[in-house]
Amino acid sequence: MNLLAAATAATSPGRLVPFDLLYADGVRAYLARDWARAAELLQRALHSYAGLRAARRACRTACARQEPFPGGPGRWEAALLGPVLQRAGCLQRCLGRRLRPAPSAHRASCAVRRDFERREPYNYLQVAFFQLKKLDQAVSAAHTFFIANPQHLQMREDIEKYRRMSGVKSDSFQDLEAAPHWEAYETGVQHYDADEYLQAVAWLEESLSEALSALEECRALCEGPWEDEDEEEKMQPGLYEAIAAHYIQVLKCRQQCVLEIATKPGRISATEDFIPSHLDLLQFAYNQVGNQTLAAECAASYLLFYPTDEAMLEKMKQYRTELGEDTAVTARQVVTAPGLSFLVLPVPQDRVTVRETKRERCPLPFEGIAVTMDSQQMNGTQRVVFDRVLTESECKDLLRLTKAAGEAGDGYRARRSPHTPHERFEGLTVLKAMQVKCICESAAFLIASEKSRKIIESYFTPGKKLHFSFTHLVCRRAVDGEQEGRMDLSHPVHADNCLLDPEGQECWKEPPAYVYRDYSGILYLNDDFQGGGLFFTEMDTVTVTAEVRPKCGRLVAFSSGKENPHGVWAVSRGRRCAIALWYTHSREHAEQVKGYVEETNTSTSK
Ligand SMILES: O=C(O)CCC(=O)C(=O)O
Ligand SMILES: [Fe+3]
Repeated sequence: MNLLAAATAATSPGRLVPFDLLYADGVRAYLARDWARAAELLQRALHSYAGLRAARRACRTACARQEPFPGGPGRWEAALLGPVLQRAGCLQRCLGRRLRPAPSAHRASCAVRRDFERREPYNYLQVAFFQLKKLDQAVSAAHTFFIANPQHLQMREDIEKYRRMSGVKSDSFQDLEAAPHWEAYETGVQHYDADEYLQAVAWLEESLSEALSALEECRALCEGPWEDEDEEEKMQPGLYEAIAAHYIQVLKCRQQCVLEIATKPGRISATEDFIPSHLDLLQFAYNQVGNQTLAAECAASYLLFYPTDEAMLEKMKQYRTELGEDTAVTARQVVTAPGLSFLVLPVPQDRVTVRETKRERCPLPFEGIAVTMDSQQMNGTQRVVFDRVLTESECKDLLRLTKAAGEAGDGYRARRSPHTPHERFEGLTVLKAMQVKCICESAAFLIASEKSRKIIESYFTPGKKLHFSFTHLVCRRAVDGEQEGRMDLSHPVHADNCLLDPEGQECWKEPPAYVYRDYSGILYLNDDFQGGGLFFTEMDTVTVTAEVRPKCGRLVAFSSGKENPHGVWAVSRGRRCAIALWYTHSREHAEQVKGYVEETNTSTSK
């Protein structure tokens, strides 16, 4: 068929031009730099894709109501196949009524479907809108694409560029495909973390109900049609094999839905226990706002998922005492509905023990930690030094990690320092650390950085979430025999989120500076080296205002802006290791690996 003709022909209401045809035309117009036409066709493609999904959802729901499958046994063929055929007929008729042209015209190739799942059309759209000078639409298309593709460097740059443009409204950074349950969930958790339980309850309830309906929709779409590339088998299976094979596919797909709704766009892994964690958070929040009845209901619902969870059983006991033993406490209907047991993902056997030990054995983040120097003692603003953040043995674990990573030889190579020829620089990111086989040492890295994050957040910005933006374990090693008469620094004076211009007494907040960094932290691991002190200066970069001598467990933290120019004295002997941590308030700039760790910890954070 002539694609162009197909795309342009049918514009009468009710007709849905197949999205793959519109998409092909849109991309063609894009390549021909016909921006107006590209923008129009791509938007129509997205619209058609959404319309098709909506029709399928509606038909599945309608047919499930009209043609319920019988529960009981009978003559099994008639009992099973009769209703199956009726359901199929119902779906066909329903979709036939809703879709023009016929449903079979709306089957796109696997590659196109994948593009839509990855929000690829928005990538083209943003360029087209940009060329058309429709900035706000370009920004929302860019943002929508970036949410699902956070690893896309070009788009990251484009978004930075948009942020700097004066004509762009900040509310244009909108996710046009946002899943309502994710938005509600994140807002809910934010309020929860800020101890605002009334708001937390409202948002988490909304998120739970949205998540359950998203799940239902996803499961409805599982019933077909079976769109698999290799469906053109050489040999047609027999009737029962075909039915069985398709049915297994449907079951797999439904199981997949649980993961799908629990996976944030752009993330690879699902948030563990997404649905049960709602109930856990809600139970805590309801209790905080004095509604023990609802708290107990949530606890009872949670126990349906994890009947032996001791902490929750304990809470349940407490609620029963508070409410009076004869008050009936029942789990929520929606969660007890038959067939919802699939909501629980397969979990490791020792789940309960893991949670319990985590709650009981791990010290509170602030226990034993001391503030050694504050801003005033450091002659500046937003600066602080904490001590005893790590124990000697934790420092040893982390130093061992640098060794193990060195031996693995991957991603952790000593190289010349980017700042001085007299030192070598060894760096290790979280991602690399997780690939090293020493699980305990890698865990120590994650635990140490999360602990620092909590300390810094609660010290500087209580109630306002700080996200990891970048985390790095860095060692600086003096090069033997090249230290005589050294005049340079290990790290020249700089600010962490802007470009210092000592002459103009200015600090330019623009790339290549990491402008979105809000707070910096450096957690030191050792002191058996010479030199290597951290120092702060005035904006002139030469007047030293404060100095910090590294040692195991010492954490220095400061705001990343022009108020905190800093540098590192030359390391003239030995090796100086530290975890450098940067944080941001901006969720878009949150580090992916850490984000995942943060999220999976949410349910155990209270
Ligand atoms: O290691 C230190 O003490 C400071 C490092 C630093 O300022 C940086 O990497 O931006
Ligand atoms: Fe720095």
